[in-house]
Amino acid sequence: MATRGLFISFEGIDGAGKSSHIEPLAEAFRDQGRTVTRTREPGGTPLAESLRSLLLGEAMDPLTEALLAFAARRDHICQVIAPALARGEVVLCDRFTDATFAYQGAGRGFSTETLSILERMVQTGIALEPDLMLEPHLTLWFDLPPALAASRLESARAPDRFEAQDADFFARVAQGYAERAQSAPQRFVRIDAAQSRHSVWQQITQALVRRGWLAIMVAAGGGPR
Ligand SMILES: Nc1ncnc2c1ncn2[C@@H]1O[C@H](COP(=O)(O)OP(=O)(O)OP(=O)(O)O)[C@@H](O)[C@H]1O
Ligand SMILES: Cc1cn([C@H]2C[C@H](O)[C@@H](COP(=O)(O)O)O2)c(=O)[nH]c1=O
Repeated sequence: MATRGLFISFEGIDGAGKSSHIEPLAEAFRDQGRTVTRTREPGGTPLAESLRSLLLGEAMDPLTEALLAFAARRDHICQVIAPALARGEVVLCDRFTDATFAYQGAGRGFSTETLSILERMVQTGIALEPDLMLEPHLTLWFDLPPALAASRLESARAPDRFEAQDADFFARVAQGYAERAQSAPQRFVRIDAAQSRHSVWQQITQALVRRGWLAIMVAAGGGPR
């Protein structure tokens, strides 16, 4: 089994089931002797967590949203993600740049050309390969109809500024994810998140087993309880 750093992001609309599967996957990697850094965006460092509070709590225009998301990401990459990958760890990240394209791009209607420029600026010039743009090796895209995601979230918690958006917003965000997945089919794996927790877990572990990143026995057991 490979021991190089492995960067896996979890993406999808709010309520798609990402967070429920990150710790079980972290456990599966730990069971195989890997060190795991579990983190999230926006967030993952003290500075980026402060920016998260602003993003999720304060009204602002789409350019400000995009700049704050990328500023938080730069700090997160420099302080947490790149060092962990350089140490050979597995980094499991709840959202990354695809979320900016889906929420600020497709959801808010902000220019994807500008987002692409920011993406390149923020994700290059760091760590082991400074000329290359840092990207996840794999993105698990939890694809779920917005109405089902909303019904799952209804009883879960009070909505933040994004979760409080209307159905049209989430339809655009979902479409944004679909387009992003289509543009990078080698990186994205679509998870049918409308299925049971057991089925979702099977889909995730099978994707990792196929790449040789998890042993087959892990796919048979475990998962969220
Ligand atoms: N496969 C599933 N079937 C039914 N309910 C699920 C499933 N997966 C997760 N849930 C439930 O749906 C709710 C949302 O799940 P979770 O918090 O994991 O989503 P999320 O994608 O991380 O959301 P957010 O992005 O808003 O943080 C939770 O109450 C969780 O228990
Ligand atoms: C990274 C990122 C996130 N968002 C939005 C998406 C979610 O609504 C929240 C994060 O909340 P979660 O419970 O941790 O999923 O932030 C965004 O709009 N742009 C981004 O780049």
